[in-house]
Amino acid sequence: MKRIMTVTLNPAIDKTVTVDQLTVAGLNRIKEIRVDPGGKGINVAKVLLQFGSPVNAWGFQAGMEGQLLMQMLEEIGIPSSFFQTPGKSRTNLKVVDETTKQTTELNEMGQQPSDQAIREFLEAFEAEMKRTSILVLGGSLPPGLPQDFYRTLTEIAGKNGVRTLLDADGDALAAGIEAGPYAIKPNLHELQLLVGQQLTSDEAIVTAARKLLAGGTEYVAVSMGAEGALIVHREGTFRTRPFPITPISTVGAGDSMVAAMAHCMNEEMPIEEMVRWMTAAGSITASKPGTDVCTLDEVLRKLSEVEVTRV
Ligand SMILES: Nc1ncnc2c1ncn2[C@@H]1O[C@H](COP(=O)(O)OP(=O)(O)OP(=O)(O)O)[C@@H](O)[C@H]1O
Ligand SMILES: O=P(O)(O)OC[C@@]1(O)O[C@H](CO)[C@@H](O)[C@@H]1O
Repeated sequence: MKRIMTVTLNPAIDKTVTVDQLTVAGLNRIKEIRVDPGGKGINVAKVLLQFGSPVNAWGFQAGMEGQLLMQMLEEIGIPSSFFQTPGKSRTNLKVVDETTKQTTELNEMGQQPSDQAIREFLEAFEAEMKRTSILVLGGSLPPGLPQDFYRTLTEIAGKNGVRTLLDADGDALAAGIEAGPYAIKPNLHELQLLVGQQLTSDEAIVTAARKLLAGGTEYVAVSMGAEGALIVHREGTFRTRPFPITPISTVGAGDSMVAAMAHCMNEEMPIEEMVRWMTAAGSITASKPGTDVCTLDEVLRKLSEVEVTRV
């Protein structure tokens, strides 16, 4: 079976700190600290490894922080190809407020890749398409990369018969969509920014999402946190609602959803089943600390508790 490639152009060390109650402009004492390898594509790869899907994580890495990231990926057992560039990979700070159960994220801009690293990446990326079935593009672009970089990668994938799942926001998402990625997974906020309007009902969300089903785009999966998701496909729309959880850190919930989508597509599962996996995976990850992710057993046990309706 061909592999799923995840691309994290702007990876991060995720440092998650827990405080009793976050006080802005005050002193906050940290109760717990944990460190995880992060960045959307890396989180997707972590979940795919749990699911037993063949995966290869690609991206850029720099400096001591990049080395640490590579070491963490190796320890977890994720096969990876990260192109080295001068500087240092970023550290993203996630502050979990135990009282409100809310997480505040402070993400660095990231390290600009050198021209040489970009050239090497693109050359190897094109060659790797032969061994790839699905490409997952996730997260922000680091400084210095053109805003249409995801469009470029999606086009290369398309020419090689590889289906692209794009999970980005802002200009990178807008430009990437032009190449017709097979699926996109905006959260509601990202979708609203993309279409330039507030979407206050399921009907409005579905109408906006349907307009994006153009070119090669067959799926628009709109995630809505505790409310679940609307997965819009050419042949029908599915509304999912998760089982109740106690959210611990929602960081990586969206990535788990994308991973489940990639896994189910690679296994050619029916859509009805795929939307269940997506929701269960996201919700289980949201109930775990830091950027820890769902396991296969946990997802299988909860599948039947996801509410799925055809819209
Ligand atoms: N509080 C919650 N309770 C239950 N399920 C949740 C909760 N938060 C997230 N989820 C699950 O995870 C999925 C994705 O969550 P969300 O919409 O927050 O994605 P996201 O904004 O892309 O996340 P992130 O960028 O933090 O990874 C949801 O559709 C839902 O299934
Ligand atoms: O700054 P970006 O690239 O948009 O998002 C990066 C990030 O917040 O996304 C992941 C969760 O989805 C984290 O592991 C990581 O820190």
